[in-house]
Amino acid sequence: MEWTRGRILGRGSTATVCAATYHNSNETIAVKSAELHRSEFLQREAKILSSLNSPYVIGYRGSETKTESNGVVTYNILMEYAPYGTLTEAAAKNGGRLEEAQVVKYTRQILRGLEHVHSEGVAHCDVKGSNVVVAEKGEAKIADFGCAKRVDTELDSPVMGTPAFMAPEVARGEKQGRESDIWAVGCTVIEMVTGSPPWTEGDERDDPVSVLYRVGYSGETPELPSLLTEEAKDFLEKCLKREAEERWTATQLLNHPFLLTKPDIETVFVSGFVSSSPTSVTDQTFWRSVEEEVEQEEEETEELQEYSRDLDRLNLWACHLEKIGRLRCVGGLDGPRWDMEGEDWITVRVSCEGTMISGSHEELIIGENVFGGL
Ligand SMILES: Nc1ncnc2c1ncn2[C@@H]1O[C@H](COP(=O)(O)OP(=O)(O)OP(=O)(O)O)[C@@H](O)[C@H]1O
Repeated sequence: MEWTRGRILGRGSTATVCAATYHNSNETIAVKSAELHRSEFLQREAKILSSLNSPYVIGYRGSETKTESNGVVTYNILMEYAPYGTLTEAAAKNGGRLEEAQVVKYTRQILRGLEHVHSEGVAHCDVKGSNVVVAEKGEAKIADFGCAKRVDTELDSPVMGTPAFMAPEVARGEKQGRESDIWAVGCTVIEMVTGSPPWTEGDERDDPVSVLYRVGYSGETPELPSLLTEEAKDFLEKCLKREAEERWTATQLLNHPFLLTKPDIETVFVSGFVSSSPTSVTDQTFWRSVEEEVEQEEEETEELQEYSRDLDRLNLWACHLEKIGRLRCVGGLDGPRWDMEGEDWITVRVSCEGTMISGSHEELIIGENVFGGL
């Protein structure tokens, strides 16, 4: 079906997500795009997303390649449009954290989504507030299956995800499966309740390697927010067991008193949080074209590469790389690229003696036994 691309909704390490409009129906959809030659992960994501069907997983509408007006060939995943942003944004707009009733409702919906994903033999591998979007009726839907894997056939593939949400076995580069998603649900609840993921207080906020080391080897579990009820704390303890096998499943957690005893609330959207759902995305006053975006990206990349030469941070990161061991690459950029967009850790893709790291401060792909040399 013909569609026209509209404004950018979000930009991640591997792709850009735009709103778009179907010509025939005028329906708004979301389109996740990457240049075709860099779309390996997006194509994997399309394959996995197309096999899922749950009210709590973002809806798949197809995928296709397209030649843009500037001649660039893109690979695109067409998805259901979620007009109310991510849970991380929802917390930020609500003064940094969500009310307990909202946390309960969203947690229930995330777990229903995961129950389905897990029953299909898939692990999401990057559950966090910024990968859960709020859809038309205010319901939470799991999105961004860019790190997802089939647990039966891909158990030994490199671990991926976001350090602050990684389970101990993932941080150690050992394995990543359904149980690791459950740990990440616990971290996401902490994020919704406090406004920040665990392990990100103090200096560690800027140091994903320290976070990985602490998660993987310290024997600690994340600090539970003191304001939580005993029921909520007990729920988190069931998610945050250091031994993967001891963690509860999504189905068991859905029957935990923390979620069972409270009715679903109507979503109350905080003023300014509800972005109006556009009827047409072709209003160019608000919607920037892809060409403009690509140009801007190229400019930013050049500027940032220039800037990075002046920074000693590359050396610092190289030290971390030595510490952390072998890190794998996706994306294949030719040199270092610093992305200063995020407010927290720095996105880095850097070549280091034949091994590369990609993704971001937030998202890493890690080879086996990352701390093996320590
Ligand atoms: N279906 C959707 N409807 C509305 N907005 C969306 C949708 N999917 C994604 N987004 C927005 O786009 C952002 C980036 O999407 P996504 O996380 O899938 O991309 P990514 O490249 O994998 O990002 P990252 O590297 O951060 O994981 C999201 O954080 C969200 O703000």
